[in-house]
Amino acid sequence: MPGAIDISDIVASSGSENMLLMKSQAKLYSSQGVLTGLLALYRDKLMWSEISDRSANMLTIATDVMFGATLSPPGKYKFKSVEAAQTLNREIESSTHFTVYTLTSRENGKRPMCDTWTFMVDSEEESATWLSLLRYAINPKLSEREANVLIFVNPVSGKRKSLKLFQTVVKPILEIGNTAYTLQITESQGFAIEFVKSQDLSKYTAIVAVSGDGLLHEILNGLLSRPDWSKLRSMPLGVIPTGTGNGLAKTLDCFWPEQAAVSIVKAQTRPIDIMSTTLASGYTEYCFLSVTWGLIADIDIESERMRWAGAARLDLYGTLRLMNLRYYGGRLHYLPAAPNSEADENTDAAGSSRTATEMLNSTKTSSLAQSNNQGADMAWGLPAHNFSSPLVRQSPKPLPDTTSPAIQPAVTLHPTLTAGIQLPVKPGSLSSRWRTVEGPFVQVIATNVSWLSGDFLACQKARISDGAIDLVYSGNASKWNLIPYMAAPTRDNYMNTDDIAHVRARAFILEPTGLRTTSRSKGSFKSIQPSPDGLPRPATSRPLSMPLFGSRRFRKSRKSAQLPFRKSTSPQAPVPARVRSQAYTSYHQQTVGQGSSLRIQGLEDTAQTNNTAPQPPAQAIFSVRSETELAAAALNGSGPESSLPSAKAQQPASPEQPKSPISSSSGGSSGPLRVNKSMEYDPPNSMADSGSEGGCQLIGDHGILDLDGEVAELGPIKVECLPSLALIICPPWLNESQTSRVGSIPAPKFAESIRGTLSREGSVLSFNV
Ligand SMILES: Nc1ncnc2c1ncn2[C@@H]1O[C@H](COP(=O)(O)OP(=O)(O)OP(=O)(O)O)[C@@H](O)[C@H]1O
Repeated sequence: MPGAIDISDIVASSGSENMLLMKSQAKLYSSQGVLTGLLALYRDKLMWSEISDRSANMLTIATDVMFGATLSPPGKYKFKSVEAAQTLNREIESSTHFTVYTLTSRENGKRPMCDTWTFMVDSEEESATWLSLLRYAINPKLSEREANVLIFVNPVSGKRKSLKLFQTVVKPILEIGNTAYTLQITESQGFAIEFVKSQDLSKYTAIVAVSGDGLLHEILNGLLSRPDWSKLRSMPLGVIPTGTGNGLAKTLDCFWPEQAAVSIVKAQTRPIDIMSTTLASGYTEYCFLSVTWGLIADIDIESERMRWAGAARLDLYGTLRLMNLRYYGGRLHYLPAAPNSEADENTDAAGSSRTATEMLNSTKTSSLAQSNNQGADMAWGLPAHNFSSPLVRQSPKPLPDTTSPAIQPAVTLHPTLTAGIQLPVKPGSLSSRWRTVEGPFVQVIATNVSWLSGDFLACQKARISDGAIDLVYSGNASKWNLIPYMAAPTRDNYMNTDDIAHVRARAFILEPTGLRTTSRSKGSFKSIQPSPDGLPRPATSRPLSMPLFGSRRFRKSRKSAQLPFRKSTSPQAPVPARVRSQAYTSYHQQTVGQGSSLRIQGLEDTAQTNNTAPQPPAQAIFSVRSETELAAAALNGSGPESSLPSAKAQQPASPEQPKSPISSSSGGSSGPLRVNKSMEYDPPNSMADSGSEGGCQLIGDHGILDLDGEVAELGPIKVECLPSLALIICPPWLNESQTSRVGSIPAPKFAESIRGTLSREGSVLSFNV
């Protein structure tokens, strides 16, 4: 009987890619009409061949691009002939039809296209078998365990369209793809991290963020701060891009929400390296994207005030910053992931220090050798990372020092993972395997991904799971030379030229020392100091006060309103400062509960700039105290400063300290030029009224100041690569072209159903009437 299933065609798993799972005679309903032919499902493709007396049409659909199969009606078709529509309506009443859904990419980054292909077979039983086989072909893992994806939606990402996109694009795809989910709409900044930290996650098969990269960053950090983090390493993480930058999604070729949703249905994963980023205070965060210093960080952070311009803010502000280029003094120490080249190795004495320009010249010839030597880490004697050992350690328990007696592990304030590289506390104690590049720098980009945002290809060679951090830095480049680089769609052409260097590293330390806004060769570096008042100021009004260091994934909410800080008039007692010669900024975040008032105390460094040599500014120390604590302190007669560590509190203030124009008071101090300050934050009434939580940033007692975009901490930043630490959901077509996976049917004339016999010769199927 035509169309009968020969169950022997359903072959059990044989390991063969092209294994034939099922074939039937079937009618295809398309906009051209109803065509009859033979349908065959292989592991990697669905083939349908139509034979009529006039033409033979062939349709091939790769299982990669299929994301669902249903028995439900196919939806609205625009049939060319009334006859075809009538036939369809008649036949569709029976449940012998099924629909296959596909998503195919289009050229030039156009929105991918969703198509439906409806087939009809002879019996209900047969169509049910088709359905289960098609679902198996779409996601073989689905049968192993029912999906239950935890989905966070950040309603304020990007242009605030996440919820709408979820409802209109993502939800239908998940439903068609038979993927169950649990929805959590984030209520505030920090919501996801708290949820992930505290909830039982065993019932979820994956965690997905419908957001930009920032929310995924929260989720990752929440997971890695759990005591059972090692079990959760295999929890797949995904992102459906609805944010501003969407660098990870772009790197994964999932830039459209529908593409990302399809890859979640298909649940295909690959490992991703994570960067562990440790501040001088020991505070550690993990990021999967990039850490930037200088130009790119400036653009990223300072353009926050132009959010109204959407993604164009980066271009607009980028042009502005490029025209007023800043040069940052500092040193970049890095542990190479692979030897640069023989020549480089011979001439580059261990631990030697070279200028950025000299390094640029040497790396020009070495990048090829480097790329050919990927994975040669052990040649440098690095201990292999071992994630099977208990890696969660609490401060201040040190890890054994394996690289140099002089090197001490950083004291951490929260559990730290390490790949086994001991990052020195003092860059002077670097082991011989480290290399140093002397500034000045225009920028340093440390990236794990190729795309930092949808339109910024930072490093084409970067791979998310190669165990290395790609460092791209510009030394003393002029703005004229950087213009073509910044404007180029593919920046790799400029790598290892006189202006842009690229090296691969396992770990690096950035040691900022100063900032110069004048021309690249003239003028000395101004010493770096935190913003005197900790308040955001327009870039034009604070060109020298705040170096900007931004980890794109050390991301706070940009959506919270400008925080209404105000100066306190209460005098503050002097607080000592640890003297450091470096500063950088980064992000940290915490939410202040509804109706609470947060008082922020800080010690600022107001060291005078020196025209001849960089001056070491003092370490900024900040603390957060609740109103209750402050009230208790007031009752006890102790000032707000009394809660600060006693060693710090004993330090007398410098009498020479100049008054900050903004700070409320200045105490005497023997240390270099310090001013205390106090500010208060009252959540806007609207937040308290609405019952939502106000987004206020933490002023941590570990020296990070983050006030709506401005963050300061003094000291070097240390970053190491934790290879293959997490799993990321990625599309199956990641390294392949998704186009031409669906062969289009040439517009046929509406054909009557024709029945015949099928024969097959090699890969050629023929149908004889
Ligand atoms: N309901 C909320 N209100 C305010 N902020 C939120 C809320 N939910 C999440 N956030 C914060 O918003 C921050 C930024 O979000 P997200 O990364 O999704 O968007 P984006 O910044 O526009 O995109 P990208 O990071 O790709 O540039 C996150 O750090 C997160 O903590």
